[in-house]
Amino acid sequence: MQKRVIVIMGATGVGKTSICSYIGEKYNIPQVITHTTRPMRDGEADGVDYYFETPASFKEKHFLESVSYAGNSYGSSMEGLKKAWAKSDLAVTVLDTKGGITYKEELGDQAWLWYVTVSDQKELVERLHERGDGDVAVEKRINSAEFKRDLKLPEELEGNAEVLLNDDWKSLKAQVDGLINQSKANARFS
Ligand SMILES: Nc1ncnc2c1ncn2[C@@H]1O[C@H](COP(=O)(O)OP(=O)(O)OP(=O)(O)O)[C@@H](O)[C@H]1O
Ligand SMILES: Nc1nc2c(ncn2[C@@H]2O[C@H](COP(=O)(O)O)[C@@H](O)[C@H]2O)c(=O)[nH]1
Repeated sequence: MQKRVIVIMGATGVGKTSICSYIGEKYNIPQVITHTTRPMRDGEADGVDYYFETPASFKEKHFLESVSYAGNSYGSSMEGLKKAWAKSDLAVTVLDTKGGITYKEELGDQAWLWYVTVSDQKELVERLHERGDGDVAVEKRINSAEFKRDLKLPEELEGNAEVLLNDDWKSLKAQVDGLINQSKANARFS
């Protein structure tokens, strides 16, 4: 079977990480762990949620792509992707839309793009506060150019991405289950 990676994108707070955990637990799909210089949040662990880097250690890595997001650096490597593919033909990662565009260019059909959205953007700020993000961090993030950009699927990805609506967790899970089960059925008949 062709190896593929689900690339989950969308604005901050739409639920990308929650979806990644859900499909990891329910379908045993391994997560590609990426690298960041941002401070760890409560409950996060190094090597599990991210490889947490200093600016100096970040610079030493060889990335497939790297971006700046709300003042911090993020990067993903081919090595990380291959590690996940060694466990399963289908892996999952969480990227901003700029990273999604690079994955599409570099990996073609091996990048299965999922773009997550909500009907009411005000909901996102509430979710960040509920997650425990401090006021300063939330303000910085929602005022960033990257946040505003990721509120919309980029033109380059139009027609190339699955669009999921996460207004309600139960309905979101049904959309995710539908996509995964359809992909399993396609794999059986290919
Ligand atoms: N449908 C939903 N209804 C209510 N809360 C939700 C829903 N989906 C996710 N959440 C909650 O919203 C918060 C943000 O979710 P999550 O961390 O998955 O978002 P994210 O897109 O990964 O954000 P970021 O890009 O900032 O890391 C979490 O506390 C999560 O539990
Ligand atoms: N292009 C990349 N984007 C990445 C990578 N790792 C995470 N991300 C995205 O950054 C923002 C902020 O993440 P957060 O954990 O601080 O909320 C979010 O959109 C992630 O999807 C990466 O390696 N490359």
